[in-house]
Amino acid sequence: MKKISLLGATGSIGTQTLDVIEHHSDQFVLEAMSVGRNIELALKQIHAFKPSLVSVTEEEDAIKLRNEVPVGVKVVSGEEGLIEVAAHTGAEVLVNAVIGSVGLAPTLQAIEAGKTIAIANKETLVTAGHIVTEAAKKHNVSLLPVDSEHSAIFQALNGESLAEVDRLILTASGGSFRDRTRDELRDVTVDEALNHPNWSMGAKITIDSATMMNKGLEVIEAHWLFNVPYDDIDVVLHKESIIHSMVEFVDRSVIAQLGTPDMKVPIQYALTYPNRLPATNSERLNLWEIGSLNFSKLDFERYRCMAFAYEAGRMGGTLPTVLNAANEEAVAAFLDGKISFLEIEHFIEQALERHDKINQPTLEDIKEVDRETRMFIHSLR
Ligand SMILES: NC(=O)C1=CN([C@@H]2O[C@H](COP(=O)(O)OP(=O)(O)OC[C@H]3O[C@@H](n4cnc5c(N)ncnc54)[C@H](OP(=O)(O)O)[C@@H]3O)[C@@H](O)[C@H]2O)C=CC1
Ligand SMILES: CC(=O)[C@@H](O)[C@H](O)COP(=O)(O)O
Ligand SMILES: [Mn+2]
Repeated sequence: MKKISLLGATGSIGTQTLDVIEHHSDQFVLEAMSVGRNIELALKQIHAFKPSLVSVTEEEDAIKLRNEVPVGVKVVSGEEGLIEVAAHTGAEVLVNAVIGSVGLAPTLQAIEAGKTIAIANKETLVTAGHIVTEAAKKHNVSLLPVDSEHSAIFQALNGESLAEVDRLILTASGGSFRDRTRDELRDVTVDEALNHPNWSMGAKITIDSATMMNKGLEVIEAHWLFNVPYDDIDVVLHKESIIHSMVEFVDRSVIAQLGTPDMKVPIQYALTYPNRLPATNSERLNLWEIGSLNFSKLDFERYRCMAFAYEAGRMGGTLPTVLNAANEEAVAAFLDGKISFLEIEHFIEQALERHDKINQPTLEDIKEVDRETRMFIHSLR
């Protein structure tokens, strides 16, 4: 039995992780989980999976939950609670499916505790990639990708030598506004932005897909996970999301990983690696039904967040932290109806331009820059 801790159990990745655990209940057991504020769903999950430790964001929710959980379930709260779940002694693998850079501290604690990390929470790698990867190396801990593109690359690299990789090619669906010009983005609504063509995901990442910041964050995530320079990471528009990403080797051979758009596949692979198990109700890929796959070049003028992300990644230091924190706050403001869609990238650009970069930032520097950037974006709203 593989014992699992799960951060973000009530989210899109979290619930699909529980589907995988349930489907393979002879292989996996949930030891600890965290949720944000969805206490109703959390309670159902606690009854179904019987973890011994549960964390919620607010202590007031913890107080309510303590009266309703079965005897023996410990309920904790706040950042300390997230950390307790992540580093839970009973678990060997942490699935980090929380949203945002709030995932950083628990990830570092789990690494120090020697857990294998199945990482969906890309913001953690973007905001502090050098710290997370150094800690993983120091503690001899594996960072297994859950993000579909990175899982594809990880699978394509299986048995290969990194020295023979020429470039990584990430695929991008183009998101909900891929058929619109920039002029047509001026008055788009939140509901339109949340209508992703291929994937059903949480709200924040769906908006990131629409601005293309998701792909920008993924370029930085790939840089840290696979130790590949930014010049050797390309992105191609591929509207079907069937090829999840590719690796081109020095001999010009390209290995791609394909499948129906279903996150249960990469989630399960991260849990079973280096082996595989039968699918958790994932559909077979029928290429004859799809007929054709399309590819086109990405226009950096149309998708300005891509340009910001490459620039921030290449410049390094605290710029990726600013990129991520500004994006998190601007997307939250858009979802709240406080700013327009195009203001998201406008705000991020301003945050990047005003920032005085710190090279080789410490964890304290990152926390401070993250906090300060969020305050700046608040002041613009
Ligand atoms: N969804 C997908 O298909 C994919 C997602 N990812 C990445 O996976 C991560 C999770 O995404 P997704 O599942 O879509 O997100 P969701 O918004 O669906 O879920 C987020 C989870 O985190 C919890 N949460 C939110 N804020 C906090 C907080 N401040 N403290 C503690 N917990 C919190 C939520 O709790 P609650 O709802 O109870 O408030 C929920 O359980 C992201 O980093 C995303 O980029 C990567 C590839 C694909
Ligand atoms: C499922 C997944 O991994 C998402 O990150 C997905 O990639 C979003 O799609 P696009 O960002 O390509 O629109
Ligand atoms: Mn992805």
